[in-house]
Amino acid sequence: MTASLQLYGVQAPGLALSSRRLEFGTKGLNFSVTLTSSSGIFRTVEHSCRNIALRVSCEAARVDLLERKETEIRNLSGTGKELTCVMKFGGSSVASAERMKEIANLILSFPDERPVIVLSAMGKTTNKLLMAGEKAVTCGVTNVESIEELSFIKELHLRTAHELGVETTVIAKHLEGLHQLLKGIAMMKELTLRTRDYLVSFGECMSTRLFSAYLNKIGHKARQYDAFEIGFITTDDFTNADILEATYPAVSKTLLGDWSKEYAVPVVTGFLGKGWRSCAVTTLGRGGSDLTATTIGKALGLREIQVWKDVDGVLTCDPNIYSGAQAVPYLTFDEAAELAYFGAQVLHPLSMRPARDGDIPVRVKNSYNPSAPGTVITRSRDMSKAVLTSIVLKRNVTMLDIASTRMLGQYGFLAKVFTTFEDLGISVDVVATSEVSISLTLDPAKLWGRELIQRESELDHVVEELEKIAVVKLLQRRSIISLIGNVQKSSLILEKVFQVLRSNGVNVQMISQGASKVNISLIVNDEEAEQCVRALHSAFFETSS
Ligand SMILES: Nc1ncnc2c1ncn2[C@@H]1O[C@H](COP(=O)(O)OP(=O)(O)O)[C@@H](O)[C@H]1O
Ligand SMILES: N[C@@H](CC(=O)OP(=O)(O)O)C(=O)O
Repeated sequence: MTASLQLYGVQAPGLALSSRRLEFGTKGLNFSVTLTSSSGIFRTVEHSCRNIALRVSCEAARVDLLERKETEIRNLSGTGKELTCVMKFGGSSVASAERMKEIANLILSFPDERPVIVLSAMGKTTNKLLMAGEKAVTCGVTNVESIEELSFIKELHLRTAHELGVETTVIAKHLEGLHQLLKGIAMMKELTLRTRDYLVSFGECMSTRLFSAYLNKIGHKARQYDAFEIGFITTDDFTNADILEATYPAVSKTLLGDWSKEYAVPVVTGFLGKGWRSCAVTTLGRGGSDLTATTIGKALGLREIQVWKDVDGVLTCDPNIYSGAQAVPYLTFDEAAELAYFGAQVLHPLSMRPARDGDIPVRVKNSYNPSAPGTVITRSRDMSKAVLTSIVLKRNVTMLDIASTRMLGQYGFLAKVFTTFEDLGISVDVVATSEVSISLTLDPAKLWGRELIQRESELDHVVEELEKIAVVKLLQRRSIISLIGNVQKSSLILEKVFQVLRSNGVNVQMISQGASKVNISLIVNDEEAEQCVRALHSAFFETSS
């Protein structure tokens, strides 16, 4: 029997990987891999599993991280040609050829910047791809041609190529691949999460190819990268994967390595990664290109991360709820993270993590209005005058009231409640407790990721489990209103909040001030929530007192 061992190519400079022993045993493939550096054997990794490639690369990458900081970055700095920032453009910023041309001009209008460009899929392409996939499940192989969304995507990308004046060959293979994939889905009559991620990856793969080709056409040398080919290594949680540590050295090595050979603007697909076990394409959750951008910023130790949107920055509330929302000039990473986690669509919930770790400022700007100052997000800011910064709404939340059936003074109740959630893999958002009762909300993103039927039976199961130790009330269609601001001034904030809510006849069902010191959360009924946000906005941002 012959076996081959494929080692994933993100080894550290000066480190070599070699396979020592390779045999099939009762547990699968047994082998040992040795990492050697110029100073001798660094580590021997013994394994007995089916897919080791990425695990080994992680070991190597960790070493790489330490070495890279002193070597590669030092080699490039001082040349006056180092990459300076990340510029991420979302779907609305690259929705058409015209928009892409404007973005190219915008990039060129910053001659002192040498950016890494991160792009999302054009316009609403991701949604259209998902819809096409859903239709393919039931339409039959012979009808795939007539899926409206497939025609739309083909037409949009071909027209964009024509209007940009670039060869359609840059996306022809992807359009054909997309067509074949939809036929495959139609044949199998199923769309797994893994296939869903592969399906949506066509959006970013095509937008970056078109844009990079256009930059080259206008004489600005660019090079396209698929994130899953340059070391964006993630968990295998399809549709909601998380970036693994090994990503940083791997991405840095590829991008800085190529840049040092040729100064071509890197144009990287946002949103995508590669599962460390499956080696399949993964996605980072909707809006995940923001996370791609901050990951690159940290990996390369860049000066600034810019995320270009279709609004003037992070606003005082969702402009779809209240059009009078204003741009917030400064935020801390903690405020921005809380705001994103509690539902402000403007930033991906996890995107602040790499920026905070690398202490790299994030600037949120409007690609439709580049002269607007935008929002600058940094580690700290002057909070002396800050009261409320932004109001965020998360709708359709499930709330549980759990009251212990035991007497006061019983210990271990809270532990039992949280063990139940841990066992069921459900994450909790907002919590308020007394000694014998607890109210909490469940993270809708985690539940929304699952099919409706699975979600409902999961909730039934949660209640069933908790009823073994408590009386449980399941309350649905609730909203979390998060008040992001200076919680040192919580009495002032709450005084005003309750005045406003009382005069609007709204009863708050739960309140929580987390340890983060930047967020107070209120739970109200879904149908009252938008009215509350508008009234609070008016009280905090539109009156002088
Ligand atoms: N607090 C907020 N500040 C700014 N935008 C918000 C806020 N809450 C919701 N949004 C919405 O987020 C949108 C921008 O996010 P998104 O569509 O993901 O941008 P992009 O696709 O450009 O990355 C805005 O158009 C706005 O409608
Ligand atoms: N295209 C993906 C990823 C993304 O980040 O998009 P946007 O930057 O347009 O939010 C999505 O729609 O989720």
